[in-house]
Amino acid sequence: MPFGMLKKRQFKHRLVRAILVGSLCILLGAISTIGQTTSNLKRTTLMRMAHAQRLAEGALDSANQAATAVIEDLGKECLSPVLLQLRMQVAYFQTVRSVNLVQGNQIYCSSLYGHYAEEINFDSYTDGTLYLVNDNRVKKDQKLIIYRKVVGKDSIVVRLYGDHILSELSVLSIDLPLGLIVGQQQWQHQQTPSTPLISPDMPGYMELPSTHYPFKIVAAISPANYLSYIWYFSRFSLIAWVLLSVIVGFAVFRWSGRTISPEYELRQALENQEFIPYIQPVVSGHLMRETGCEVLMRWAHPTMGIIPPDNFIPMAENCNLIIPMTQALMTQVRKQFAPMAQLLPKDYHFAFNITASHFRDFNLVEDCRAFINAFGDNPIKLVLELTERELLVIDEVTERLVNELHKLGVMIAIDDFGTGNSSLKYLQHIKVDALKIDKSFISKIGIDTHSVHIVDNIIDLAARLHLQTVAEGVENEEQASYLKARNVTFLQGYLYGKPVPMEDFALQFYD
Ligand SMILES: Nc1nc2c(ncn2[C@@H]2O[C@@H]3COP(=O)(O)O[C@H]4[C@@H](O)[C@H](n5cnc6c(=O)[nH]c(N)nc65)O[C@@H]4COP(=O)(O)O[C@H]3[C@H]2O)c(=O)[nH]1
Repeated sequence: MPFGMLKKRQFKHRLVRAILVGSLCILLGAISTIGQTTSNLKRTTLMRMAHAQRLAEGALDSANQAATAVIEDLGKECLSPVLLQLRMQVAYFQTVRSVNLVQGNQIYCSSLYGHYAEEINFDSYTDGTLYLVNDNRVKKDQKLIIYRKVVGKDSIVVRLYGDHILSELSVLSIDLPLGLIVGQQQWQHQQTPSTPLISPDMPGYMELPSTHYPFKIVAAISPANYLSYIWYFSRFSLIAWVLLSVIVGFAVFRWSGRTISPEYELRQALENQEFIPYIQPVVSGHLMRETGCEVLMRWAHPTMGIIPPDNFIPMAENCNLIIPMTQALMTQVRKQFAPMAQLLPKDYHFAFNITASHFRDFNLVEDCRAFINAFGDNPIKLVLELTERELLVIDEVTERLVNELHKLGVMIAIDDFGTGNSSLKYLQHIKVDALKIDKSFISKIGIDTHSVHIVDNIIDLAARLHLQTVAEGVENEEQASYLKARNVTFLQGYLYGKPVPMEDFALQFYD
């Protein structure tokens, strides 16, 4: 069934659409969650760096205060009052390990050793004021930050406990290591020789230089840091997005099922003019030549090819599209044949299938008028075949419409006579011009006497009511002779020609 195939195709489309929308939803969710989380990580890292910077500056401020407090003693002899001053600073500032007075490059007085001489190379000090020491003579592995306050040619050197700053750094380096850089030197918490130094060529490198001292705090957020941060903080919202996407995808699937219903397909097809006429010749039983034709609708589907009417007409009737579809068909036939009216045999007839509901629509009269008028000088006959799929409501409206049609000269035939329940009722109530004997009876001529009796009876009934007869489905000479012998008015069937596309059918009149 084509509608079955259509459904399959639609199912595929719906599935693809739902997957696309669902994926888009996941993508948007992932982008927004990941974007937010990564900017959070950057912001948090910057905040930690700023905190680390304040801590380091705080320690150096202490060193500066200690140095300032002993500035008066610089140049004085390293005796008890001076030493007392130096040692008071060490006692006062928790992070200060020693305070030393320096003349030129020489320490001459130290809070640690008293009067004492040590040469210092200040060239390795960053900006001449700051230096990091990893090992010192007094205690191995003890890290020191050395701060130098320059006073003319002399200076005060304050040594600070580096471990204090490093342990503060460790708290701030929980997920992401921070580094303290002074010149070329770098400290990180729990640094080993194999610990990679944080450098500007690392992905996600960030630095925060101090505005007061020559050091900076650095960090590098690697993709792995981002991933673990996202997993830690945003996994639930990512899962929520996935669930939401599934729901949205499902909703799209359901929704598009409604949009691409068979009715929607038919409407689209009508808009795209996919319903086209096929035409089958009808011959006169008396003259044995073509005196008319029946127009039969086909759906020229863009992917499935030509679809026969039984597969879509019932659906078209159910969703009230059959009327515009029939109008479109009549227009196409009119446009094809009216310009070549002179080529048509005299009194040539065109038969269209009309459903019961169409017999209540007065536009049908106008469509018929337009059709007949279009042929001008060589008038044709228009036959409307009342199909029996829908039940015709016989009331004042139908009767009036049928009268109007008759006034125009339109002939009315009952299609597939004898197969429906109401054929006889129609005969009783509306003025009918012809009966079409269904092919299911014709095919049994010479085979089944019961069916042949029915054929005889229909012919007899038509004769009594002065109605014309059309035998459809005539496939062989035996059937044709039988019908001709009983004066059936018209014969139609594969014996005389199959339905063919309208343009092909029209070609015969140019011969
Ligand atoms: N086996 C056999 N079949 C023959 C022979 N000669 C003609 N036929 C077929 O018999 C059907 C005759 O049309 P129908 O009884 O009006 O029956 C039509 C008609 O009820 C409906 N239909 C077709 N076009 C239209 C239309 O434009 N509007 C409406 N409402 N119904 C239509 O669809 C039905 C089927 O149409 P088709 O498939 O075109 O089938 C056509 C035709 O192709 C033959 O010798 N042997």
